[in-house]
Amino acid sequence: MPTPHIRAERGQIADRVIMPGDPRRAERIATDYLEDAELVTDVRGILGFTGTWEGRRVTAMASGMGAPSITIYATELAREYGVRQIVRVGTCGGMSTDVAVRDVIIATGAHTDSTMTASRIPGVQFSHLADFSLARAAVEQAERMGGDAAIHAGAVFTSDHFYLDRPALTEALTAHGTLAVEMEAAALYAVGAAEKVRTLAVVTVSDHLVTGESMTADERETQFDAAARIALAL
Ligand SMILES: O=P(O)(O)O[C@H]1O[C@H](CO)[C@@H](O)[C@H]1O
Ligand SMILES: O=c1cc[nH]c(=O)[nH]1
Repeated sequence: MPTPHIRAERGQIADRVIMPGDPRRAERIATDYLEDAELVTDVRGILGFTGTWEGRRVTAMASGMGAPSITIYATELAREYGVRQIVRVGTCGGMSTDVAVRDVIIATGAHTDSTMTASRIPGVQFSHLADFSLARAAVEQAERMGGDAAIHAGAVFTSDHFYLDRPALTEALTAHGTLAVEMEAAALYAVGAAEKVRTLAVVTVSDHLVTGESMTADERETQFDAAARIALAL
């Protein structure tokens, strides 16, 4: 097995990867969108499938939840499998009242309370940025697609916490333009910078910290069509 966490042989993973947090969403992307999808890894239940989308080879593989988990998978994909592009397709909690449940956010940057980047470059407040050409292409693709989902481009907050109520932090971050909270984008962007991989997160708002609006667990698994179609087109 080439890595401790990925069972695929070299060559079984495409050079571009669509990466949801949830393994069942990876499976759904493979089933609903990819042609000739083949399961290439299932270590620890983190499923990865390789197939084609509109004639181009692509792998849909889960990241698990949180900065450490996506850092492991993204690093191994870059170093051991030659992956050059990773697009996270995730869910997030709306923070700004400019966004609503079911909206899609193209995360051009990610603030974080995770210490993972701080320990890469001690003493520096690193800027976690999406690859510019990918972000631009994602916005253009969203404009071409049209459709019902409102699309936003801007900063998200990558948190180590799912269950920690911090209304003052939410208020301060939204006052500084932050749209939503999720748990992986900043770590993915740090791997992108370190490993010279193009990275982007396209996240669907599944619940809202301020309005209290929320999707059901089933909707969280299924309501990501716009984000998936944007990511697959890149
Ligand atoms: O739906 P995914 O992609 O897992 O993303 C969000 O959902 C998880 C928390 O429920 C975290 O991973 C967060 O980033
Ligand atoms: O990380 C996440 C994802 C969805 N909703 C949240 O509040 N946080």
